[in-house]
Amino acid sequence: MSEPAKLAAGLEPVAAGGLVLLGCGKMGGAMLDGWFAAGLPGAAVHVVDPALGERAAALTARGARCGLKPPDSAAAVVVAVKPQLLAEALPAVAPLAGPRTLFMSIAAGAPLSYFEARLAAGTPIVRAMPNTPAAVGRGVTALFANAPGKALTPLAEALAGAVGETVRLESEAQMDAVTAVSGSGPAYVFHMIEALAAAGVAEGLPEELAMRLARATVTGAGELAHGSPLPASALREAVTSPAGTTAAGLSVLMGDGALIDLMRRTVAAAAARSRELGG
Ligand SMILES: NC(=O)C1=CN([C@@H]2O[C@H](COP(=O)(O)OP(=O)(O)OC[C@H]3O[C@@H](n4cnc5c(N)ncnc54)[C@H](O)[C@@H]3O)[C@@H](O)[C@H]2O)C=CC1
Ligand SMILES: O=C(O)[C@@H]1CCC=N1
Repeated sequence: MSEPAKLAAGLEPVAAGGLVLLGCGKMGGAMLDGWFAAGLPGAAVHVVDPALGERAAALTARGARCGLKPPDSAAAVVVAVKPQLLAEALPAVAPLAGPRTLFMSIAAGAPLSYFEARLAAGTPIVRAMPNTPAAVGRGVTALFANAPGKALTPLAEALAGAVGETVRLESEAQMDAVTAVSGSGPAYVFHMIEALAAAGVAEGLPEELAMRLARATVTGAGELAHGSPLPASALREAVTSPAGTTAAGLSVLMGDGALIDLMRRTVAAAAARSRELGG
């Protein structure tokens, strides 16, 4: 048996007081894996999700509890259901609300006021926007707390920090743009892989080879950007020989701000949808 991981700093309150996860799908499940990897004991966790499927057995084997009725108290409740299902799902955990229980919601669009209207007065609430690279510990999560939640922001940061970087926002209004950039952003990058591979096929490469090259290129470039102190523009320039092939390619991608304009419209559409989801 391998040694259990040492509990990461900042997670002591949830290790001692318990954590309830409402919704254990792609994002909630990725965060839960991060908390376990950060040493959170299974016995500290209760998962509320009516469709856990095979995951239930693995959670139970870890000592976590699963069931639609959460315990009477918890140090933190993490809300990770689809925004459209909040009205149906939140009542199950609402009785846990109060000044000593952190509510952290990752639901896109749903404003702090939505939770304040439905949870006990004085409940510390942190709105957070993570992204799926959390599944490999390389997410980035932006956080903004209501007034009672300010004091518990370090606990929210410890929970989000178990799966990657964290940033504190200056205002809740920034959350729509954040959702559009980093929340949805991984999908844009995955589509870049698809588009680069399709372009390789159009130039005569077999599909499998084109996809392998595109995937390795995007992930390798991401890794280089992650590890390098240089700005992205300098990394781009390092690939670009004067009058070479990259310059020819970039004259299309950057010509008349082509990609900048496309990305501007992409992020604007996602931010508008985030505002719409917030009602
Ligand atoms: N997938 C992503 O890239 C990101 C998602 N989010 C947010 O995370 C939330 C969850 O998204 P995903 O994990 O992608 O969705 P998902 O569909 O993979 O997971 C949602 C989970 O909620 C469960 N669920 C449904 N009804 C429930 C109920 N009444 N009580 C408890 N659990 C219930 C479902 O069974 C499912 O396991 C959404 O609000 C989304 O806006 C935020 C950032 C990134
Ligand atoms: O597509 C969505 O609505 C969620 C929020 C950010 C990423 N996925």
